[in-house]
Amino acid sequence: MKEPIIARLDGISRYYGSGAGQVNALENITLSFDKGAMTALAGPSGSGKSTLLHILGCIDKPDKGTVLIDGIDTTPLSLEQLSSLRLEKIGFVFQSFNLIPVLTAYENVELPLLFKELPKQLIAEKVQEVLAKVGLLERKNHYPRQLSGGQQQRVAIARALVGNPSMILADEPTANLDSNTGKSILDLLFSLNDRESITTVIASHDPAVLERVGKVVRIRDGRIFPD
Ligand SMILES: Nc1ncnc2c1ncn2[C@@H]1O[C@H](COP(=O)(O)OP(=O)(O)OP(=O)(O)O)[C@@H](O)[C@H]1O
Repeated sequence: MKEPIIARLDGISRYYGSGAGQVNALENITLSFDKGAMTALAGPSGSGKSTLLHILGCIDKPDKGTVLIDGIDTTPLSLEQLSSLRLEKIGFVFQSFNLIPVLTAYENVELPLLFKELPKQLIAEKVQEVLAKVGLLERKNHYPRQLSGGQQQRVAIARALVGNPSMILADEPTANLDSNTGKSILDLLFSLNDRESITTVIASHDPAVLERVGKVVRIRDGRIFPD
């Protein structure tokens, strides 16, 4: 049986600027993401991968087209409603980890849950559970500067996981890591996808990513490029 679709982009275009300087970052993109699938968005620098990921993750809105997340049409939603939807359904992992330097690993992971009205005890259980999943429970009181790049990315993955998202979107998650560390981060994303069926979309031009994922969507100049 085919898996249900968790997200759908329909006729998406995104333009930056206007007039002669307008950049057509995405042009008429139609794509679906199956529940539980692992998909890579591949393409050279400037092809539109991050823009696509931001639109899929409701960080940005398209100029044309519709975005459906878990059956919800995001077109009429205000920025505030989009932000609640994001909190509820999407976890982000960035190339440069984006941890808050003055917060410990535990506090960085806890942060998204503080926007939800949850009992303190439940928050503590969830944070410890995801830190254990990424193998960093014993480093929970360390600050980002006291952690290696790979460990910081694990904290970022724990932060993305803590709200039980429907999808994890990772923008070049291995680009700032050496190849062994990058492989261990990929192993972690793959095992989460495998064990917990977390739908994962990775923007990357790393061949090590592309050869392992189930589906590669190739983008060039803002358009989907056939294989
Ligand atoms: N805020 C912005 N203002 C103007 N142009 C932008 C903006 N953000 C992106 N662009 C342009 O849109 C196009 C797509 O950019 P995007 O960052 O999505 O590409 P990318 O494939 O993720 O690149 P990279 O791999 O280098 O991160 C590029 O031409 C870029 O210069």
